[in-house]
Parts: sequence; structure tokens; C-alpha cells
Amino acid sequence: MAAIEGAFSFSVASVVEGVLQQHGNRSRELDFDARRAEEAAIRRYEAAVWLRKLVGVVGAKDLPAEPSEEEFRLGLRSGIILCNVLNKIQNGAVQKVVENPCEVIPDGAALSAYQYFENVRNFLVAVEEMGMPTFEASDLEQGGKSSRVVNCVLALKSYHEWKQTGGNGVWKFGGNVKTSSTSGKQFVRKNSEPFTSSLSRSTSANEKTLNGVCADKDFNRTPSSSLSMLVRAILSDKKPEEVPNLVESVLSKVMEEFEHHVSSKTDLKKANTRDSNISHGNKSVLKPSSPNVQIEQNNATPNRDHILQKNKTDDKESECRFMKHQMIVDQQHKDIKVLKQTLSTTKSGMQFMQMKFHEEIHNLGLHIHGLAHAASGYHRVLEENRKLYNQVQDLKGSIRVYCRVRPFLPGQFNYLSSVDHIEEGSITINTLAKNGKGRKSFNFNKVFGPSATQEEVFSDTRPLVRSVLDGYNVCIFAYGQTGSGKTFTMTGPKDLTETSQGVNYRALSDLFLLAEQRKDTFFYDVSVQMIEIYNEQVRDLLTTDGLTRRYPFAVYVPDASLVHVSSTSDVIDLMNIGQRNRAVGATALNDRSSRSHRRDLTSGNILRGCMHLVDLAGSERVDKSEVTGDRLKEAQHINRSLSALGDVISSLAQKNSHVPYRNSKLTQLLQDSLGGQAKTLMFVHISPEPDAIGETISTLKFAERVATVELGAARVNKDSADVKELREQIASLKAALARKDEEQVSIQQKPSGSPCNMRLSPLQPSLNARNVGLPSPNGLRKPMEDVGNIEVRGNSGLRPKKQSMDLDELLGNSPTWPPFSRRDQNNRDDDKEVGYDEWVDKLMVNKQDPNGNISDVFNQKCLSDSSKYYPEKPCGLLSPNNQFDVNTADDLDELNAGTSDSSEPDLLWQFNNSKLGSFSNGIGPKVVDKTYVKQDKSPELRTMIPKLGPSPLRKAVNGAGQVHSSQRIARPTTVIKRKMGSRK
Ligand SMILES: Nc1ncnc2c1ncn2[C@@H]1O[C@H](COP(=O)(O)OP(=O)(O)OP(=O)(O)O)[C@@H](O)[C@H]1O
Repeated sequence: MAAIEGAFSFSVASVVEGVLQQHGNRSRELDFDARRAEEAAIRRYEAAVWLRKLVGVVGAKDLPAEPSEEEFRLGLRSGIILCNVLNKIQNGAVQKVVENPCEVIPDGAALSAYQYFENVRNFLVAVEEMGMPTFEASDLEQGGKSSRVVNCVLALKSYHEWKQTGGNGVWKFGGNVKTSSTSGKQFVRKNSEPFTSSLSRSTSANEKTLNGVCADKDFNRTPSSSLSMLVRAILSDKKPEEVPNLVESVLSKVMEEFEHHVSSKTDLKKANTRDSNISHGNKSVLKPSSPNVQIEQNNATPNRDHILQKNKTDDKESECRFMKHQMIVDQQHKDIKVLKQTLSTTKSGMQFMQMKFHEEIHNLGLHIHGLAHAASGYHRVLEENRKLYNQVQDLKGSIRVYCRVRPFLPGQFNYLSSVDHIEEGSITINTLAKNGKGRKSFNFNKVFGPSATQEEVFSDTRPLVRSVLDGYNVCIFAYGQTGSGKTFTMTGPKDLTETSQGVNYRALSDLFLLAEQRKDTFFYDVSVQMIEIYNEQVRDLLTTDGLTRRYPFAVYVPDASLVHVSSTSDVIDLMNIGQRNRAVGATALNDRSSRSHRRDLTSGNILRGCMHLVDLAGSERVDKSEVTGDRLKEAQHINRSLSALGDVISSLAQKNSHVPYRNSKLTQLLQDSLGGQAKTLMFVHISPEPDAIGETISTLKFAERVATVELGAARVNKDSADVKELREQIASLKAALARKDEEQVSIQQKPSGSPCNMRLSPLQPSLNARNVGLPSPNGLRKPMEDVGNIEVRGNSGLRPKKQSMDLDELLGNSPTWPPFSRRDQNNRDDDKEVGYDEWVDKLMVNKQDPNGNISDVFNQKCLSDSSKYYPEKPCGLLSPNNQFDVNTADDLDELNAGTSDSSEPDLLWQFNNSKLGSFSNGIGPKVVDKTYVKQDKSPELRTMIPKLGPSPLRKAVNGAGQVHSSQRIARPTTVIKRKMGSRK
């Protein structure tokens, strides 16, 4: 701004002059030099007066009071006055003052170098040191500029006056005090030029001094006062009426110039910036656009430099700022470009991704489709594999094991299940469920989780159940600790509904359903019995309410009734009765046996199947149960029978030749199912509670062992037409033999008149009890088909070792067998006179008319010596001495019960009552059938068994107390029943 102000003040003067010139106001007459001279004279006078005053008139004799310029220079040329004055102001400022040797130094005469140099130089050095305006020594020469000398003297004067007034602050030339310092060194030196600088630079030095002064606003007073003098001079000769116009003109011109100057400055600045952008260091940046500015530049070069310098600095700063801004803007532009680029890249990337995504989705869809297809194929293959695996298992006769996990019971919250996870055929248990460590996996044919429904469980059991109707023996038993859900699986919950029915109900219902579907092809007979083993005794659950006494068609298990059923509702009735009869808390085993035989209506073949449905007692160990008394005894029995079961399983698994079936009633009853080439399924149950983990693990281990047992391929109990024919041939032979024997007996007995004696024909020995039904010595069961029309039945499953026989055996060539039990052995011992007393064979030869009635009876024979088994009871069967002995109904029951098949009902149901009557017409000894007696008391329930009456055997023995062998020839098929054999 100082530069602008400086430039402005000069401009104003120029402008005023210009205005005056424009107004043609004697401008040419104006003598600026005179004005300047006048002004200089005034100043010179002022200086001279002050010098004279300080050094005295004597001392300043060469300096007049109003000297001309020349006089002034000459007066001071020696430097003595100046030095003395200075010493007066600042004592000792000039150390040495050389007094003038010559009184007068003529103008133009050269001063001695010494004088010249010494005084003036000392003065100038001192003045410079004091920070005062200086001058050149040449200014004191002729033609020199005295104005600078005047200026210096006036500065000294000002300083002197400042000192005299107290020297407060900092002296500043012009009279302004800036600081309080009084030190000479504190003079503010506005412009200094070393004395040693070139004398030729006097002009520029003057200009510098002037500029330096101009830079000081106080100095403006000089041009201002000059300006005002100028204005006064101009206005002095003007008429009053001209003054306003003139002033107005001057002012408007000044304003115009000012505005022009400002805009020029701005343009200049811009140009500077531009130029400096183009070329740094270009010195000719200022291009004045107006003559005024040009003047300004010409007249004030130092100021202009300063301004330029300042401008340069400002420009540099603004340039720097601009550059920065420019850089930022450029950077932002670049960033925006990059962003745009990125955006478009991202966009195209996104589009590409979208396209890829769609493509991927499409491919994924195809892949999933393929996978789904493969998965369905895989599942088909799995299913196929499962079937094949089951077939292999069936061929091997492996016991199937299904595992079922009970859900937590209502109220069992916050329990952590001991079951880690379940897969199709495996279950993993947390062995230390409490701290979550350790796992153990077990593999089974199938694993049902807690959420499995009764229907789901049964659906995997259905094929097995159905095979009963195809002539297989099936055993399904439930194993597991108390409360693990055995009864739930086999029977269902207490509040039974159709959906909650267990395997028992569903199995029998399914049998009826299938029977109904096949009724055009097959005729089915189904009978059931329910028993319970309690403390090693067998209980008949259907007897206590008298129901079974009315339907004691046959006995499968000793003392238990086999009840014919023909519909699901019959089954449900019986089940309910059985459940009611079952003593709560006294159950060791609850066995529901269902037997069926099927007759092929076209071929006449007969298939027999038997199904055991067993709900075992809880498997926990006695020592843990801490029970006493009856409960302890019960628990011990349970324990014993379950460990007997374990022993049987174990020896079957090891393929031992001897399997200890007889160690418990349980294993005796299950013998047919566990070793008799039956299809056996075990449901192993576990509880999910962590505190049952011990029992769970041992249960699963046992079950895994069971799964390894191979029973041999299950076989169909089939009587083919060929076998039937053979049977008939044998039967006719036997009948012929019997006739002959009969004739012989009647001849022999005529004298004694006994009605019961009967002799066997020569062929008969081959059919005697000892031979009939003897198994082969190697102990292997042979299929029924191989042996002709013969069925061999075991004794309650208690002792069956051999279950079939071949024709050779039948014909009497079999070696001795079986390895009798102690009781058998005793009986044998008792039977010395009889010999074949442990065999009871019932030979029944018959023909059946299309209605199922007996049309022709060839013969009947009973080879028996059951009195040796049960000496206390009479036996009505044929004794080894070819006579029919009296047998009791119980004996017969036991004989029949010795089978695991249902040929007895066949025999009985198809018996023609009318003919039976004739056969039993007091000929043979009477057999007392207690069951039958009771049955007669409730005849109304017989209607449950369509077309079939009570056992003809029992009926026959009912009235007479003894039964003749002929009474048993009451069925269309020929059946030889053996007391000790087991059935196939
Ligand atoms: N799968 C299941 N779903 C729902 N409840 C079940 C299931 N299994 C068992 N239960 C319930 O658990 C309880 C015990 O079951 P259940 O009586 O069948 O056990 P258990 O093994 O037969 O016992 P026990 O050895 O004493 O006869 C019953 O209340 C039964 O209803």
C-alpha cells in the first residue's frame, strides 16, 4: 500500500499539472524549477540559520544566514562547520576536526586531499553511524546538489531538537518519535548509502533518498506541501467563480486516474502472475498501461523495485496459492477422472459380474438339477443297497437290530441328551455326557430317533411281519433298560389310539389286511396266545377270565392257550384281556405269539408261519436296583434269563455247536427264533438321559453283539404238493398196515375182548416213535420239503434240538437222538419195557372234501408212551407194544406244545365233528382235557372261530376220559407229531 500511496501522491501532482495544462492556465509560465528553487532556498535558509546558531556567527563566517546554493556548498565544503555542529549535537561524534589551514578556500580550488577527506569523511561516517540521511562529498563541489546536504543538515537539526526535548522514544527523521530509546544507534536509518559507494551514483542515491523519504508518509508532506503550494499558486490568480470548476475538474481527474491506476495495478498483478507462470525471473514484468504509471516507474525506481519486490512476493504467494489451488483442482480433476474411470470400470465389472452371476446361477441350477437327479439315483441305489444288504443279512440269517431312542419324558427339562447324533444306521453316544467328552458310535440296521413315530417304526418292520404269511417264522423282541420304551414300541402308550398303536397291533392288523387281499388265492388261519414268564414260570394271560377256556384249540406254550383270531378287533380284544391279566410289576417277559398257516387254494400247499412278539423285562442289573424280597427274587430271575439270553447270543455268535437255550424259560421259548432259521428282529431301546449312560452303553454293546449273530437263512415252512402226495402214500401204506395190524390185533384179542389193542403192520416199525421225527445226527435242521408230509413239533420249545427229519430217519434208520434232558433220561429209564417212550407220534391220514370235511379216513395211529413221561397220567396213545395207551389232555397239550408251528389247529380245525364222534366212540382210552372241559362251559365264544370247532382231540377225550388213536385221524393232511422234536 505504501508503494501505491507513493505512486499515488506523484500521480496526483502529475494529474494536477495535467489538469492545469488542460485548462491552459499559464502552465507554460509556471516555473516549477523556480518553485522548487524557492522551496529549496527556504530549506537552505533554515539549515543555514540552524548551523550558524550552533557554531556561532564566527564559526560560521563563511556561511551567510540566507546563502545561495553556491554559498551554502562553499560554506560547508571544508566540513569544519558540519563536524563542529555534529560534535555539538552528539559529543565526540567526530573525533578529530582538522581546522582549516587556509582561511578561505576559493570556490573551485581543490581542497587538500587530507582536508577534504578528513573532515567531510569523518562527518559523513558519523552521520551514517547515527542513521542520519547522508550525502555525497561531491555534493559540496561545484555543481553538486546542495539539497541533499540541506536535507542532512535539517535531519541533524531535527535530531538535535528531539534530543533537546528529552529524547523520548525513537527519533525518526521528520520529528516523529517511535520509541523511547535515546541511544544514537537507535536512530532509524531510512536510507543509507555507504560513503565508499561510487560518487557517480549521486543521482540514483538522491533518487533513493527521495524514494526512501517518499516511502515515509511524513515525507509526503514535502510533495503534499508542494502540491498545495502548486494548487495555491494555480488558484491565486484565478477568479473566484473559476475555482469550483477547476477543483472539480482536478478532483474528477484525480479520481479517474486513481481508478485507472487501481485497475492497471490489478491488471499488472494478473499479468505478473501470468508472466511469472510463463517465465520466472522475467524482470520486465511491469508494463505500465498509462503514462502516469510510466512516470511513476521512471521517477521512483527504488519504490517500484520495492513494489515489484512486494508484488513479486505477493505474486509468489498468490502464485503459490494459485498453484496450490490449481494443483488441488488438477488433483481433484484427476481424482474425478479416476473416479469416473473407476465408476465405469465398476459398472462394467458389475455388469460382467451380473452376467457371470446369471450364468453361474444357471449352471448351478443345472448342477443342482444334476445333483438332485444323482441324489435320487443315489437314494435309489442306497435303497437298493439296503435291500441287497438285508437280503444278504437274510441269507446269512443275521439278527436284525433296530435301535430306538426314547424322547425325554414330559417334565424332563434342561436335560442334555446322551445321544450325540443319529444317522440312518448309526448312533453316536456322548460317553461322558456330563462334561461333553468322548463319543462312541454303534452301527445297526436302522436307528430311530426320539421323534420317530410308531408308523415309521412299523413301516420298517412290516416286510418282516408279512413274511409270516409266507411261511417264515419271525421273532420281534424289544430289549432295553426299564423305562426305555420297550412297551411303547411293542404295544404303545397307556392311552392307546390308532396312531399310537405299537408293533403288536399293527403286525396282526397287517396280517389280516394281507390275508384279506390274498383271500382269493390263499386261505389263512391265524391264532394267538399271550403268555408271560414270571420267575421262570409261564403264565397264560388269556386264561384268567375264562375266555381262552372257550377257545383252547391248541396249546403252543404249555399251559397257555392258542386262540384263533380272524380280525383285528379279535386281536385287540385279546390284547386288552392279556394286558389286564398281566400283573403289574411282575412281568419278566410278555410274549405274544401269533401263528398262522396258509393253504394255497390252487396247489393245496400249506405254509406255516409263527411270529413271536416279545417285550423283554428291563435289562438293568440287579445289584444296582437295591431291591429286596420278592422284588429281588424277581430281579434275579430277570437277570438270570437275560444273561441266559446273552449266553445264547454269545454262543450263536461264536457258532458254538452247543447253544445253552435251556438255561432259562426265556431262551427255551425263543429257541426257534434265535436258532431256528427264523427271521429275528431286535428293537434295542435306549433312554436319552445322561445318568443312564452306563446302561445305554452296555445295552448298545449287547445289541451290537446280537447284530453279529447269524442264524442261517430263514426257511419257509412249506408242505408242497409232492410232499403232500408222499405223505398220502405213506399214510395209505400206514393205513393198510394199520388195517392189517387191526385185524391181527382183533384176532389176537378176541379172547380178551380188549377194544384198544392195535398192531402195527410189518412196515410199522419204520414209523414207530423212536424213528419218526428223529433228526440227523449232525444236528442240522432239514427242510420240511425234504422229509415228506411230516411235521415235527418240539416240546414247548423246551428241548428241541432237531427240527426235521428225512425219510430215511422216518423209515427207522436214524441213530439215537436226542441228547435227552435229565427228565427225558429219567423217563427213558422208566420206560424200559416200552423203549420208544419219549416219542409220541400221531399219524393222521385223511382226506378232505371240498368243504374241508373229512371224506376218508384211512387210518389213525398214536404211537405214544406218554405215561412214561407223565406216569401219573393215563395216555391214550399207541404204546410201543403196538397198543394205544390212554393219554391225558395235558400230555397231549404238551406234545402239541412241543412244536413251534400250528399244525395242531390245522388238525383240529379241519376235523369233522361228526366223524370224530364215530372215531371216539368209546374205542380208545379217554383223555381228560381240563381245558376243554372249561371251554365247554362257555360255548358262546366259540363263534369267534368260524367253521372251526374245538380241538377234536380234546373233544374226543372230553366225554370218555381216554382217547383212541383213531380219534386223531381228523384232518385232511397227514401230520406226524413228535413229542420231542421241534418243528420246522
Ligand atoms: N417313543 C416314545 N415316545 C413317547 N413316549 C415314550 C416313547 N417311548 C417310551 N415312552 C414313554 O416312556 C415311558 C416308559 O416307556 P415304557 O413303559 O414303554 O418303557 P419300558 O422299557 O417298557 O419299561 P419297562 O421295562 O419298565 O417295561 C412311558 O411313559 C412311555 O409312554
